[in-house]
Amino acid sequence: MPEPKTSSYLDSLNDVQRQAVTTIDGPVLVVAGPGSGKTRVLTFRIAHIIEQGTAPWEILALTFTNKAAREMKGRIEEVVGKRASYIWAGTFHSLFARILRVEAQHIGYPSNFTIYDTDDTKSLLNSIIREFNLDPKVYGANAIKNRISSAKSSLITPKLYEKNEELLAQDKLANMPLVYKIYTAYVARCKKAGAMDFDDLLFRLFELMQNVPEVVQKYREKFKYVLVDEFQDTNTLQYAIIKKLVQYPDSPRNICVVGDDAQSIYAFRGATIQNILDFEQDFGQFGIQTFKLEQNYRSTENIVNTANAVISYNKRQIQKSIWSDKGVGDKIRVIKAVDDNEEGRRVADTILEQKNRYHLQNNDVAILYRTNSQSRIFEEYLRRFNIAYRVYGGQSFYQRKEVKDLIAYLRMVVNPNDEEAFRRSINHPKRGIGGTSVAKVTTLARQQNLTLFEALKHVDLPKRTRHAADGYIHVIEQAMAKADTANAYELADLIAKGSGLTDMLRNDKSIEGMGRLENHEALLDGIKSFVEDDTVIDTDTLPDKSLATYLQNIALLTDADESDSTNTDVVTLMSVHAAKGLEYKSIFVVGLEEKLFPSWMSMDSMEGLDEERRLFYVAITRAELYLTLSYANTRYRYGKMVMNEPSRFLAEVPADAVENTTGGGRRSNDFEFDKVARQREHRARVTGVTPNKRRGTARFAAPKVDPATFEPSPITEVETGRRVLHLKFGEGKVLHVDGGADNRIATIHFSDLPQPEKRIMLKFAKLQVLD
Ligand SMILES: Nc1ncnc2c1ncn2[C@@H]1O[C@H](COP(=O)(O)OP(=O)(O)OP(=O)(O)O)[C@@H](O)[C@H]1O
Ligand SMILES: [Mg+2]
Repeated sequence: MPEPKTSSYLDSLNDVQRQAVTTIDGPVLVVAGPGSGKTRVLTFRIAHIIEQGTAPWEILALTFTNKAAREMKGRIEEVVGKRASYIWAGTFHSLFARILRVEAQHIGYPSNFTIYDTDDTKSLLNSIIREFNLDPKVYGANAIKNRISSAKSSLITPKLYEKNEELLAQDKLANMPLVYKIYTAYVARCKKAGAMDFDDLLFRLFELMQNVPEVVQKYREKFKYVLVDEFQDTNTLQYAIIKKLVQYPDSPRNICVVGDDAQSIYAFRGATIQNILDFEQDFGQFGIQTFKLEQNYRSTENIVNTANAVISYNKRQIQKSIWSDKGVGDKIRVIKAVDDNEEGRRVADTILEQKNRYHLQNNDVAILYRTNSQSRIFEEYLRRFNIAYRVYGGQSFYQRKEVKDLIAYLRMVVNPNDEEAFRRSINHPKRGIGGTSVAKVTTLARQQNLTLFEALKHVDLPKRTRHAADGYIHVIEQAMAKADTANAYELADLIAKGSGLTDMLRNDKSIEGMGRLENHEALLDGIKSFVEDDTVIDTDTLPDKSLATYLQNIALLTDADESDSTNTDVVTLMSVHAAKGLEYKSIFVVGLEEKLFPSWMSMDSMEGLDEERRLFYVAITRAELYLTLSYANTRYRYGKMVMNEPSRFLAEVPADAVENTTGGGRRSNDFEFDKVARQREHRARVTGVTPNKRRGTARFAAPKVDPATFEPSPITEVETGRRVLHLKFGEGKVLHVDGGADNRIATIHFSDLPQPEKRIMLKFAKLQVLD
């Protein structure tokens, strides 16, 4: 007789995991280190809940990316079958947007509200700053966006902001005393435009639950089980909504959160480690059950021990022990490069070597960096070495200009009040409705309290401009008239042609123009496949192929959702932030230099450094078998050559876990603690004063040349035996010179380099002759 399904999935768990999976009633907390199976527990727990008779749509599972939710559903499907697709699983933002679509009218929003992305928000803020006649150099849109965002995350409305002495004082100090006015105008304008920004999706939902009891009641009854992955990164507002949903503190329902305080990496967005402690406290009175998972199933001992050692430098953490029985494994490799070019080349080289030696596929490998701009150099060498790769984040598809241009029109069709979409589309393609006309429209709109689209219909314009305006209005309204019956693709196709966008791109025969046309068509293809996709979303909403639903889906894609690289064999390049929760056989953590990782922005506070260290911890714990760390002595940043000291985190990697390479010029004890630096850091912890400059570990001495004072003069000749100073390689001695008059090449011995002899073309050389 075949084994019942139920036992087979429970058999693939260890004892504690199984308990966490089967304890489905009441509040449950799982705090455990990376790779210990937290996500696995959550997944099987949902399967178990369904097996025990709960309907899938009564389960709310909040994950870090939509992709993670899809993978989870896939796994659950193996146990419970197709029903799994009815689970409410996704990111906070996407699930809350779904609820808001249904309930928007309670808070004065249309159900077809637009979601403003970061660009829209900044563009709107800039128009408000201009309208208030404020100096955009003082009132930077970015800074204001961040202030508004953190106000919303702390439930501070414009009214409260205006009365909040502390915030007002901060704004004064930053020379921006009128932030509250901008905030007030911003909120009013978003509402008028029927638009919500990312923070609103949380803020408005909270507001809704606070003010409309029958709505909160409805969802309390609907969601019998609530589960949250990566709980350490939820912010106060998200936690507040969760509490409302589970009817805290009256009769808290079945809530299960899993997380790892040591992996909290979004403090800058308002997530705090405190969450986990709060949860334990808040639900303590309701018989919370806490499970600790200690076995790491992902990584070798070397990697686990390294991770443990690194994180031990952070003081504030929940004590956990974590071990692996996957064997000691390979040692950690460190690549020390002269410059970023060499770093790129050697990483690509090592990937080839690993692929051969360990029979790895491309998709077993990921390169992780601190900032997206670091990807370029690795892309270059991966291309040269013919290794297929994909970059997550950065300039993503939906952020490309031509893609946003078409989307702006589609947004107008769904919500003609959307002012940012209006601004983007009104004169693109160029139809002679320039800045002056738009200013007229804006003025009329403000005077008569109209939306821009309405104002365009009534504003007084010269005849030719009027004609163009009517053409624009016609394209939008023609599509609007069909919006109830036509699907997303039919409308997009109509708009692409009617607006003149397709023709404009077709007429551009330049290479870039062809690329733009390709993207434009790729977007249309994407919409077509959305329309043809026959998977069911949930029982509440029928398969919905409307333009509104399409736009909502793409508005909330996260970096990791976009490129679905699961079925293609590519090396993944992404930021450490985006790598959360993922695992790869081989991981490269690159750019391990002071001011880069840890980032210069976080180096002036202990909290900042601790967060960077947690980020490093997340990075190294993605590795299953092989971990490679790399850094460069010099690199170009913001157009300038800078010299870097090796990251302090390298010194925290235990020496015995590191490969002892020869020829690379380093020994395993290179990473021994720099005692002086460490003492300084210890002192800083005790005194609260952070050293703003830390000398690197002596053995990693970077070249001695300071680019700020280095003044190479072009030279055409140099004699054998001379001592010279090179910007990147430091001091050297000329061995001999050869080549024709125009192409003199010096062979120079640089004693600091692992391979000391370099051939240098004099006319391009960054050299100073010393004596
Ligand atoms: N009992 C087990 N038996 C076999 N494999 C397991 C077991 N538990 C977990 N794993 C595997 O170990 C790996 C790590 O698990 P998982 O991703 O759930 O860890 P996690 O705690 O969520 O990690 P992170 O903190 O990085 O998100 C996965 O490949 C998972 O399938
Ligand atoms: Mg996980």
